[in-house]
Amino acid sequence: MRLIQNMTTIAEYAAPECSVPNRVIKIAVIGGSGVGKTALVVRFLTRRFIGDYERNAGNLYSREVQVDGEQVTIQVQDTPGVEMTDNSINLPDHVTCSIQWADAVVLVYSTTDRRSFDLIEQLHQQIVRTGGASMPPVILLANKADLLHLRCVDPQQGPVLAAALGCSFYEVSASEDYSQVHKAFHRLCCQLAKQQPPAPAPPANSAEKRRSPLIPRPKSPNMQDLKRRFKQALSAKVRTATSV
Ligand SMILES: Nc1nc2c(ncn2[C@@H]2O[C@H](COP(=O)(O)OP(=O)(O)OP(=O)(O)O)[C@@H](O)[C@H]2O)c(=O)[nH]1
Repeated sequence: MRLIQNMTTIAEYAAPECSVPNRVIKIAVIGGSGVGKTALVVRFLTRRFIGDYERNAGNLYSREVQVDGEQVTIQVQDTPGVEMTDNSINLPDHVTCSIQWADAVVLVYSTTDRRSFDLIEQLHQQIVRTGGASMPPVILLANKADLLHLRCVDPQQGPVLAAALGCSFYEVSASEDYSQVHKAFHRLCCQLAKQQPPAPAPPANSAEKRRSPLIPRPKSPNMQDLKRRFKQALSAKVRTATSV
């Protein structure tokens, strides 16, 4: 629990409040239990791999990153592991809500867990059903590539499944290889940033805009103005005096 709290703090610290809102990219990470969802999210956002995590109840992480030269806020929703029972999946409400909320979905299985691989097709169907016409982009990650001796999903099976589902595929290791994890998430962020319109530009001078009343404030007279008015008044007085 302590670890999770610390990491949430890191995430909150990494996304301070800012007067000009960034563009926000929302990603949901979904997959079977123990496939390394939390490890991948934390690795991407903090570069660190921490071996032991609490069973995940669904933490939201947030961080500001540069995507194609633009500062964007990435929100990553880690979700509870999905279980398979009697060939059907038991999808927690949290997972369904996360799919609805997300701009993109990262599907994860572990190369050491055949059941987690078998889940992927059904999870993808669920995304298609939930997304409807606005189906979010999906990428497929095969995690724990470092555990070669425990592998039980063939290296070719991941790319074949990804091609059938129409999504990009990455074989990664949250524990051993930051660069591949970063590449997968970063490419997805770039794809989303291209699809979404940029955040509206702030007014040229927002403080001035806030101050400006409905009726324009009269300009304060400058010295030349005052002299001119003084001369006008003086000559009017002289005219009145000579005419009396
Ligand atoms: N060797 C190795 N272990 C990993 C890797 N990724 C995660 N693990 C380990 O796998 C275990 C489960 O990782 P988590 O990140 O908690 O997995 P999860 O999918 O979030 O788990 P749930 O929240 O229970 O569904 C932990 O002991 C991690 O240290 C990896 O790439 N390689």
